[in-house]
Amino acid sequence: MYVKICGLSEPAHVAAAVEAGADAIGFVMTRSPRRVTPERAAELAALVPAHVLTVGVFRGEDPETVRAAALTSGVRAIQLHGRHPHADFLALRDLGVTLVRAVDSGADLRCGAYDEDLLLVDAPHAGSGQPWDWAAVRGRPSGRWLLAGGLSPHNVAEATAAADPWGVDVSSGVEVAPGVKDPALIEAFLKAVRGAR
Ligand SMILES: O=C(O)c1ccccc1NCC(=O)[C@H](O)[C@H](O)COP(=O)(O)O
Repeated sequence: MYVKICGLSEPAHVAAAVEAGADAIGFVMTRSPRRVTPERAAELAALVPAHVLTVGVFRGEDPETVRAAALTSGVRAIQLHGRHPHADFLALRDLGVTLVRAVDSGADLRCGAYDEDLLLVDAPHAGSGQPWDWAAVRGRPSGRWLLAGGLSPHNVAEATAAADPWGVDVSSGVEVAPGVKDPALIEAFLKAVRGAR
């Protein structure tokens, strides 16, 4: 099971996620309590070994703004929330990074439909920590897709059993306050996922 830990802003928390075995680490570069500047994301990304994917998270920005932030930060993946048009994904293709389309369950759930590499199926309000009806998407997404939205060390096994995703993504569920990660919760989340299958 592929695991992405999102919304990291401190070197110690990046180290904790890498140590715990995360496959991908997200830096939020849009309006959020977890927001980091592209320059800060570059500092954090420099701490991440090559086998862990660094992901820049955006919502609603135009492709040129996303491009500039991705180049400054050096992230190896771009995650677009907010029903970006297909053209936005095509406009970023030449960067050669992994493209992630983040949607709620009402969207087109075919991974690749917008020329993205990964699909992330999230709650209606990204980063809110609100659980939703994960079972409702079981069998609907195709291809490589991550389940997100209200996951935590306590419920991720239940969620993966319900939705049968290729991977999972968490932010609030490994925090002690909005934007403040807890290394022990990050470790507990990875343990809960790896033990879930
Ligand atoms: O995390 C945010 O604040 C955020 C803001 C705007 C767009 C996306 C955001 N997060 C994206 C993520 O990948 C989260 O990990 C995902 O939505 C799950 O969040 P949570 O329910 O808090 O685990």
